Amino acid sequence: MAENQNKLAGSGCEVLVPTEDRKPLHEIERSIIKRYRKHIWSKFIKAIKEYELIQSGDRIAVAISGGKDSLLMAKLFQELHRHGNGNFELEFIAMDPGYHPDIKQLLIDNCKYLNIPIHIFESGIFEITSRIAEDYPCYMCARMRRGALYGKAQQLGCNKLALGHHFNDVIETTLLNLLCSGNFKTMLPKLKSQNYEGIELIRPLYLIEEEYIKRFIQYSGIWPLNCACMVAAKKIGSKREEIKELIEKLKESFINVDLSIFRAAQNVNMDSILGWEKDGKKYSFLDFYHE
Ligand SMILES: Nc1ncnc2c1ncn2[C@@H]1O[C@H](COP(=O)(O)OP(=O)(O)OP(=O)(O)O)[C@@H](O)[C@H]1O
Repeated sequence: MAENQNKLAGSGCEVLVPTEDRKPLHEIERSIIKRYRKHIWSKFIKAIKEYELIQSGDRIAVAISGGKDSLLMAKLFQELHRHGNGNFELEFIAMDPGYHPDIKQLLIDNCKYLNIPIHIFESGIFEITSRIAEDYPCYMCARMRRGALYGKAQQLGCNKLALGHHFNDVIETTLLNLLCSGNFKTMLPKLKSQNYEGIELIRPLYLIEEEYIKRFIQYSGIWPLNCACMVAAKKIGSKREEIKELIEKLKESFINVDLSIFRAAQNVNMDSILGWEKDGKKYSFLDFYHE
């Protein structure tokens, strides 16, 4: 199994392997609210409250790629439904972009074991991106994937689409934009879709550090899908991976540097910036200088 997994992962991907035998489901579920209460469960609840991610009557499509983040997200939602105020409904959706059959089977088996009732639907995205976007497959794939997920959520009558982006994704995006695109833009905990009316995207793992997601998965003994990309994984070195390494290096010299990057997006001082963009319109500090 381990050898097979490694063959299927792209060479640029970090491969997460469990360190323990697969635990019974009830132990995995219990660990979320006991063993990982502080670093996972409480952070999940905090993000939901702080950013008002769930309202009574919501019908939430939880997007499952089969990777570590979205598997945890599914279990967190189920636990919340069970232990908290269950005044919302859940649908679990998994888009098959053209996975290798072994990868797809792993996704199905994991969800079955974890009691996550998924709707799998085909999109053919790998084939399309490799044919029409040979030079920029990741950009194209990400856009098409988002569209496919919104479409499915809408079809199932959902008003929210939950994605498994976590704290490290957020700070890496902030730094990636700053260092590579020359702008200051972070990933938000929720946003309204421009193209799919009535659907909001939510990111309930926003405050959870990746390190604890890895620990949870390793403890559970689940083999997540690591890198199921069949198009770009072996061709493109990821800038995001470099940023991840850079943050790790910075941590050696700057205490809480990850938190500082996160907080920078909460503490933007509008009196000390040169220019900004709002609703597609650009502004300069000079526009307001003589007011
Ligand atoms: N094929 C898919 N089907 C359903 N949801 C998906 C799919 N691919 C990605 N997603 C959703 O988008 C989120 C971000 O995707 P990305 O590829 O960046 O994943 P990731 O950071 O590797 O997370 P994960 O560990 O969940 O795969 C995922 O956590 C999941 O919620």
